[in-house]
Amino acid sequence: MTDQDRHGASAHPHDDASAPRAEVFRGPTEPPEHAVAPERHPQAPEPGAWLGTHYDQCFGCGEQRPEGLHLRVAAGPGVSVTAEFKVAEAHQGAPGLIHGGLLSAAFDEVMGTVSWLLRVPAVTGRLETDFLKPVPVGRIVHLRAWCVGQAGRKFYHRAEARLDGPEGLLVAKAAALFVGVKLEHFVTHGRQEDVQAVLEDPQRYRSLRAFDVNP
Ligand SMILES: CCCCCCCCCCCCCCCC(=O)SCCNC(=O)CCNC(=O)[C@H](O)C(C)(C)COP(=O)(O)OP(=O)(O)OC[C@H]1O[C@@H](n2cnc3c(N)ncnc32)[C@H](O)[C@@H]1OP(=O)(O)O
Repeated sequence: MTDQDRHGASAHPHDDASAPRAEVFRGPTEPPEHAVAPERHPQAPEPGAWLGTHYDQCFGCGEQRPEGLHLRVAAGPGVSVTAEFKVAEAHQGAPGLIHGGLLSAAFDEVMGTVSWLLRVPAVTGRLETDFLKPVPVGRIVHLRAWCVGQAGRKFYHRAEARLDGPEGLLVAKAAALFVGVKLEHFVTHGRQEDVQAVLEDPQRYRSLRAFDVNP
């Protein structure tokens, strides 16, 4: 099966057959056949434990971002996590409805937090979201994310969003490919004043310690 087959790119009526698809779509979010089952790190927090924020300025989980999502993520069984957030005024796209990009951001954050159970720092390479139902302001969005496979540095994640709780209406689902990186990724690419502020503050340094790595 080619990448083109997997994405169904050739089936799209507006598709440009001469476009360099391989450059646009670098790979699917389906684990390849040689992928292995992800392994929960032996020192991963117990199921039910709150994972805390990895950075107080993070839009997804940071406590210092008034307009952020303030996601509180808990470890789940296996290589999974759960989280909730309340859709706020600042999260609107259409009147009274969440902006789709912010729902994708919530998926990004919660799937990113799966890395804490694997103990591998990883960044999003590809993120796909299916928006199934509109999500009104004021409602609680319950998220669940889990890892379905690993192939070398590549981690294949899935996530779903439900209204009001784990058994609520399924409103969106997501698939993502995360790529494991060294901590130097953040130290090298981040704006230096922010990187230094983290490195110099023991409280904000805790996400680095969680990975047991000296940057
Ligand atoms: C002071 C410090 C504090 C730090 C404290 C730590 C805090 C920890 C914070 C976590 C934060 C979480 C927050 C939420 C998660 C984000 O939002 S992360 C932010 C959004 N993502 C990014 O910014 C990533 C930007 N992209 C990149 O940096 C690079 O493209 C990547 C993803 C690291 C890959 O680059 P690379 O390392 O050079 O690796 P590369 O060889 O290109 O790719 C590796 C493999 O992945 C595949 N791949 C890469 N990209 C793609 C793609 N888009 N589609 C398909 N396949 C792909 C490649 O084909 C390749 O496959 P193989 O050839 O091995 O089969």
